[in-house]
Formats: sequence, structure tokens, C-alpha cells
Amino acid sequence: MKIAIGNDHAGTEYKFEVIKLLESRGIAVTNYGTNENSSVDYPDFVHPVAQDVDSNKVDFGILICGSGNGVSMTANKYKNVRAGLCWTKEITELTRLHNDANILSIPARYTSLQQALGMVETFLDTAFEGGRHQNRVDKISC
Ligand SMILES: O=C(CO)[C@H](O)[C@H](O)[C@H](O)COP(=O)(O)O
Repeated sequence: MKIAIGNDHAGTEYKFEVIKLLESRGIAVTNYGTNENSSVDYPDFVHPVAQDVDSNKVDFGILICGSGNGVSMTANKYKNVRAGLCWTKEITELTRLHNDANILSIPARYTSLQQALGMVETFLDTAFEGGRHQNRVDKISC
């Protein structure tokens, strides 16, 4: 499995912990940064992740910022991207089960690190349910 990850300065600390988790599961990770705590513009670090997911260069993406909104808004501009903004494991499970999300957006300033890592595991361990949900997912892309 291959995953691309990106974040702004609000997500740097969590990003490094998420990479440790992913690598412990034998997942190949492409880290598009930022790797610093100094202020940056989140779109600069979302676009490469979204492009990789959109082109099927990777299986999934993970994006981290303060609220999760900015990275989600940016990533969802891409036709084949379905970025789910999640703040609990239950919501994360649903965005995979029902929406076939291929990017997990994490609000680092509003979730604990433990929650965030649990969400990553849930995201990776939950398969899309298909069925009635496939018709809906197919209608997302204009
Ligand atoms: O895009 C966002 C807001 O929806 C993210 O939360 C950013 O991390 C946030 O805007 C950064 O804010 P800062 O005051 O520049 O650290």
C-alpha cells in the first residue's frame, strides 16, 4: 500500500507520529511536508497529495491542518478525490464505508494525537461498502 501525506504548520507534530504508525504497518509513505512548525499556506502541501490520489499514484492520502477544513476544501477540488474531514473514529469509519473516501483530513487542533492515530487505523482498516452507496459516490463528480 502507498500513502501520500501533507500538512501545514498546525499538523507537523501529528504528521510525524502518523508516519511512524504507517511505516510500522509496512506502508510506503510519500511525505510532501511541511516538516517545520513555521507558518505556511496549506494549499501548497495539499496539491501534491491530491494529485497523487487523483492520478492513482497512491492508494490513499492523509492531510492534517488545524481545523481540517482548508486541506479538505483544497483536496476536494480534484475530480477523483473524496477527502473526508473526520474527528472521531466513528465518522472515519463512515467516510470509508459510505463515501469511499480516499483522503483522510485530520483537524490537529481539535483532536488528540491518540484520536488522530486511531482514526488513521480505522481509515485503513475499513473497506467501502458499495451497494446503494456506489450510486451516490458515482454522482459526486460533476
Ligand atoms: O485551513 C485551516 C482553517 O480551516 C487550518 O486550520 C489552518 O491550519 C489554519 O488556518 C492555520 O491558522 P494559523 O493561525 O495561521 O496558524
